[in-house]
Amino acid sequence: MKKLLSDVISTLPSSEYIGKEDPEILSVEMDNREVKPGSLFICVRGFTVDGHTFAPDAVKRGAAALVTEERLDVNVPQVVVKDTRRAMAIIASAFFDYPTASMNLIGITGTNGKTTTSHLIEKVLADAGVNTGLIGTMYTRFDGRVQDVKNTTPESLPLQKTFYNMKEHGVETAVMEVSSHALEMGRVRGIHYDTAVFTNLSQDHLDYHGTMEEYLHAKGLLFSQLGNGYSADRQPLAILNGDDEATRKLLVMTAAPVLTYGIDSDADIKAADVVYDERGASFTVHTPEKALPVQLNMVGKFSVYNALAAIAAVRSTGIALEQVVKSLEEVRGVSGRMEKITDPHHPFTVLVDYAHTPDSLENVLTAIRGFARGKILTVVGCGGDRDRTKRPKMAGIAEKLSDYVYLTSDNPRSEDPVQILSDMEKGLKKDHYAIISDRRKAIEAAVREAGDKDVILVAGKGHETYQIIGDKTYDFDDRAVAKEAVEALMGHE
Ligand SMILES: CC(=O)N[C@H]1[C@@H](OP(=O)(O)OP(=O)(O)OC[C@H]2O[C@@H](n3ccc(=O)[nH]c3=O)[C@H](O)[C@@H]2O)O[C@H](CO)[C@@H](O)[C@@H]1O[C@H](C)C(=O)N[C@@H](C)C(=O)N[C@H](CCC(=O)O)C(=O)O
Ligand SMILES: Nc1ncnc2c1ncn2[C@@H]1O[C@H](COP(=O)(O)OP(=O)(O)OP(=O)(O)O)[C@@H](O)[C@H]1O
Ligand SMILES: N[C@H](CCC[C@H](N)C(=O)O)C(=O)O
Ligand SMILES: [Mg+2]
Repeated sequence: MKKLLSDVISTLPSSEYIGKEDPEILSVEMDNREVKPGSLFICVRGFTVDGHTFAPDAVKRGAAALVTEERLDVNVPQVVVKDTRRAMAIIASAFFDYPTASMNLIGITGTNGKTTTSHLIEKVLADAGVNTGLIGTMYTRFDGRVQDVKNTTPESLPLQKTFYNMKEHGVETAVMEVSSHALEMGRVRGIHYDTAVFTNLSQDHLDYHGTMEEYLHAKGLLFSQLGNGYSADRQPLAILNGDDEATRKLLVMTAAPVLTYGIDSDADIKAADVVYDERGASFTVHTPEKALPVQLNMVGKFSVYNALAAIAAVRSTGIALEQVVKSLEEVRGVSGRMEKITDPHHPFTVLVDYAHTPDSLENVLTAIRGFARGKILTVVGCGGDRDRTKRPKMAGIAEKLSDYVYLTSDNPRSEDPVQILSDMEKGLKKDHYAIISDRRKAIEAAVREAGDKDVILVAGKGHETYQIIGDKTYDFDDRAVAKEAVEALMGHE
């Protein structure tokens, strides 16, 4: 890839150019350690360090030019802008040839259900023969390639590079999770979404957004920006959850046509006669054209919402509803979401789930309550360096909907695990709980104490294969740990 600096920055709304030459740019980098001769190095003032301090090293490594927020004393051209992180989104899009301008793109936002819904959409599209790309919490996936990700919604630079690579591999439609952090920080600036999906809004990330209003505002950016810069032949579509209160506010934020889905409200795509059982949910899906029976193999009301959102999201592709329903019925679940660790021959059931918000915990436990024939034992913790106010709420919900609770550590990160557990404990009223900070020991205790027909829910870390304690990341997988605990117990009997 080779571009002139003037071309890469041509769409920046305002910038000051310091220098006389117009160097060739061979790569764009935000980390000095990645800089090679010919790189454009963007100095980002981060939450932990200031990228400007790495500018001299970047120049030493051969940077052809810098993007900065202040004039630096260096001997390469500088582009000075107000906000380098936001400028980076525009620069990255230009450097990678505006990949989303010619790609069908579905963005999903909301507190819970983004990963699940994006996987459902990916499955429906792939079954229909559409070359599909996926970007989200677990990985980036296209053309049989799976790449690790650092964020649910990557920073603009890696994100635009991924879109570029997707285009190179013939991806026609990409489906991606769009986090509130990404919307607020401008990671998705300059991206053309064709379809924007809203799952739901409940408490999370108040450490970052401050209030629920600000959190909703961040999510709303996906809808208020939807359709910006479109031509008449590319009609955007907003897909909103008719049962969620926040939808009323999103409706007035978007200029795009709206399609709603719901169970309780009078939505465009509606599930009626829903029956829940241990295996999943059956219902009739009503669309403006036809109605069809659905037998979903994922449990709980929340799974019906995710399926409806997926049905609505693929509607504009013209795939027949029968085919969409067939694909959805084949899905047995998404990794780390209500994943069953035990077999039918085990006396009790262990489920690993990614519920890490009050609402998701309430949803999964309500679903389990619906089919559990014995007691419910919940093992749960809360992440450090994240919204502290959700801690007592999650503990209270676990207590209300379980028979016994093991409060344990999630990813404590830089926080004291004991303090996190004490924050959680404040939400408990009864004494049906134990505090076992060591997550492995907590899972083992639950497995040891489970009786016949009981259900153990291990919540919060789902697909994660690590635990972050302090600044160290250790191998840890709830599913493997639970399996080992069950096998050890069964071996002793
Ligand atoms: C709070 C937050 O969002 N932080 C994000 C931010 O990191 P940061 O600003 O702290 O980065 P920094 O370490 O200060 O570095 C600043 C600059 O210096 C550069 N640098 C740094 C060190 C060095 O030696 N050389 C160097 O050049 C860095 O490359 C960077 O350009 O920018 C990074 C690069 O884009 C992100 O990866 C990082 O996400 C962190 C990992 C994170 O945990 N974010 C969470 C809160 C988040 O965004 N979550 C949402 C999902 C939430 C949900 O929906 O549940 C997500 O989309 O992932
Ligand atoms: N539609 C939904 N409504 C409420 N809870 C849900 C919904 N779908 C899934 N959940 C619950 O939330 C958890 C997380 O689901 P999922 O990973 O799909 O959400 P996400 O929005 O991608 O989360 P993250 O913000 O961490 O990426 C699941 O393990 C399940 O407990
Ligand atoms: N996307 C979420 C994931 C939380 C998962 C939980 N295990 C934790 O570490 O808090 C976040 O970054 O807040
Ligand atoms: Mg996700």
